[in-house]
Amino acid sequence: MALHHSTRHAIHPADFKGYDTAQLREHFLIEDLFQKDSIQLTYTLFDRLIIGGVQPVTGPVRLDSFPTLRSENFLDRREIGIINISADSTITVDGEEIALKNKEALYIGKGVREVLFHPAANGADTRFYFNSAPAHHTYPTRKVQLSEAETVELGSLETSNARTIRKVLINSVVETCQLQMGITELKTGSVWNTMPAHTHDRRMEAYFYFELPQDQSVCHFMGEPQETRHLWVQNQQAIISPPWSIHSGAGTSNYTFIWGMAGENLDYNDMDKVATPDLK
Ligand SMILES: O=C[C@H](O)[C@@H](O)CC(=O)C(=O)O
Ligand SMILES: [Zn+2]
Repeated sequence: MALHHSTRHAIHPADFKGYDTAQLREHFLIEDLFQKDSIQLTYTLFDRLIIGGVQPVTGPVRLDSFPTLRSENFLDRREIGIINISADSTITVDGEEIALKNKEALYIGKGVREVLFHPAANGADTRFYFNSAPAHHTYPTRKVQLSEAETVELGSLETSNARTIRKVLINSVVETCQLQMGITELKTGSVWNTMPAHTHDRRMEAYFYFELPQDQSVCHFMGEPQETRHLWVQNQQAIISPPWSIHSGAGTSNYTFIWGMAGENLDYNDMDKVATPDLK
């Protein structure tokens, strides 16, 4: 079993201002989330969120602990939200097999000892994306289907931001300690996510871009609203967004992304919106 991990430190916005392209990418872009038969994860010091990808191919991949956690099992002091971004597959949680279709989510609470990710039965490409945050209470493990998500339609084709936001792991649907996760799908011809942009000083956020057609990219904007920078993001890459940063992107086509948050509250609507003409 292979688990590759790295740590990203929390960055002060005054430092961020001086970063060049390479530094921005080193600190905020996660390029390599999927490797055959392994877990690739990034431990960020922003709210200690773990951002990871799993690609089981020849057999099940186990969610093992790793030295940074200093815990026997990965979930001894954590909760995790997992979304299947590929073929229908299964995850075993302490011996119980749970089937997950494409875009279905699984919340697993603190204290579970063994999580196994299985390759799809028909040999199809299997990939899971996950976020994990520290937890101090055990909430039950629960699968959430897309139809159970709190769904809102936002934006319009005229402003190139017509999109469907599915709040999947949200406190009206499932109980969690810190985690919130959802899937936002851009309509054909729409390219802007999260515009008007916002910050939420009480929570950090991670964006994972996928379903981006070949040869297309997303230009992701981050930074304090009056001091923004951009990063070019490719399919199946993620961005770490500090609490002080906007997080908004424009694609060269439409695409889908998974957002995940951890921090001070579970109030999705706790956002400080920035009027678009005020961005700099
Ligand atoms: O804090 C919430 C997150 O940034 C996302 O839910 C926003 C989003 O999906 C969108 O507007 O496209
Ligand atoms: Zn946000």
